[in-house]
Amino acid sequence: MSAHDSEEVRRHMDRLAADGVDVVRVTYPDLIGTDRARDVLLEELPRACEHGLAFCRAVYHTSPQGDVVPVSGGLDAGLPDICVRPDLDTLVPLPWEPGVAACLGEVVDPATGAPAPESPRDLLRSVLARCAEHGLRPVVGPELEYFLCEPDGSGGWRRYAPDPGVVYTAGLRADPDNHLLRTLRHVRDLKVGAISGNHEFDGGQIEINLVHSDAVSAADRSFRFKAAIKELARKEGRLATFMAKPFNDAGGSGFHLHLSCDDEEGRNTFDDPSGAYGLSAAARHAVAGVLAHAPALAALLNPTVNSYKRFGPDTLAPWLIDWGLDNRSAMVRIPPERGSGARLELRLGDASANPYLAIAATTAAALLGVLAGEEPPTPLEGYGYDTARSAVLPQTLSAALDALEADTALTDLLGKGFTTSFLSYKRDEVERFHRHVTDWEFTEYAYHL
Ligand SMILES: NC(=O)CC[C@H](N)C(=O)O
Repeated sequence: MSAHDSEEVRRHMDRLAADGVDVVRVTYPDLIGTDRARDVLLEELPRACEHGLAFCRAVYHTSPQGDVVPVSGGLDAGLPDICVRPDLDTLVPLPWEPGVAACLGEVVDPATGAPAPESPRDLLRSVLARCAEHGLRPVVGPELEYFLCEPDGSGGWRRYAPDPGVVYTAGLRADPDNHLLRTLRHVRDLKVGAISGNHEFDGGQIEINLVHSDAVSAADRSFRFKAAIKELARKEGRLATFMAKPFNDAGGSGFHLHLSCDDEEGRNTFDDPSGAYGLSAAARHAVAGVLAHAPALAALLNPTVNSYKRFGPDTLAPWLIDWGLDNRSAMVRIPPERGSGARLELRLGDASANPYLAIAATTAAALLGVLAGEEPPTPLEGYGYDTARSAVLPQTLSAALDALEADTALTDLLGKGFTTSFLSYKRDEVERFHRHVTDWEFTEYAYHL
């Protein structure tokens, strides 16, 4: 079962022991991108590598009730096991937890050892294999925003340092406790490719940029980054959230993805000084693919009922399905760099997306665009929220899930097993949301009706 032979495991163990590590945290992303994990004593690592770690095959939502949500082959099959195999090539000491090293886990079917259909890492690999068949090697640069919250003194959470006018600042004005400096140094030591960090548009909102790389590494690093940020905030008695739109009086948090494709020699295939807009045909076709599949992409890049509250005119989050040259109001922005930096920036995703699914879906849509060979419409100029010009993105998760189900070209690339599980989990979420009576309803109706 182990991808590592016993000698390799022994070598890793010797190195870990020499570094004072006695526990290995094996973490895997579930379908919705939550980090599920088990702490394994170092002496038990050979057994974990040989047999894998058993988890029950289900997706849990993270409400206070912590209910199990049915996914096909999960609850309906009596909650059988999935098996999680440590990937020792991803081992890294946890900078803030002496004696603990962390690695990622591969989710496999215990009977066959084959990737489980809801393993987001394998789903991404399978899309990348299809890209490789066409000579494309996606390069991805992730940007994640989050809100930091602190206890409000009455059991809830309020935004940390909610002062206005802090966008693009660093330092004590917006961060009286130096959270960002501390966090940046820790995530650097976690080796997730952090570059820089700053305060974002809203008080308490922070962005940390990660370096670009091949798509699996970009997804691994985004996933580990999110888990680290949440853990580090907990260490400070705070809550970091990657929820799309946590506050009514603030904007949302994006997960912008920069995408280009290298050829087999490592040259950026999106650059062409003689092409329209200085972009190659492949780049323009990729833009057309992302636009064509945008309603279905929303289901994976904006995967919660809350995600759709981030969209809107005048928000810096997109609202319409369009593209523009260095235009931040467009869903697809082409940054001004060309040459090796030629790329598209998809601004659709919000920070709640599972990075593996978001990157898999985006590269799949770009590949479909390259295969279809269509040109995008003329790019947007100026104000990007004019509904007379472009179609509006889905306005609810339910509409996006329907668009995903209808987009068979995309779901063929993502796989049937995954699509069925994802739709069933997410439709259950929509259903739970519709049944839930909110504070807004009480305020709106209870006094007058
Ligand atoms: N700096 C920015 O571009 C803001 C992005 C915005 N917060 C979003 O949700 O996408």
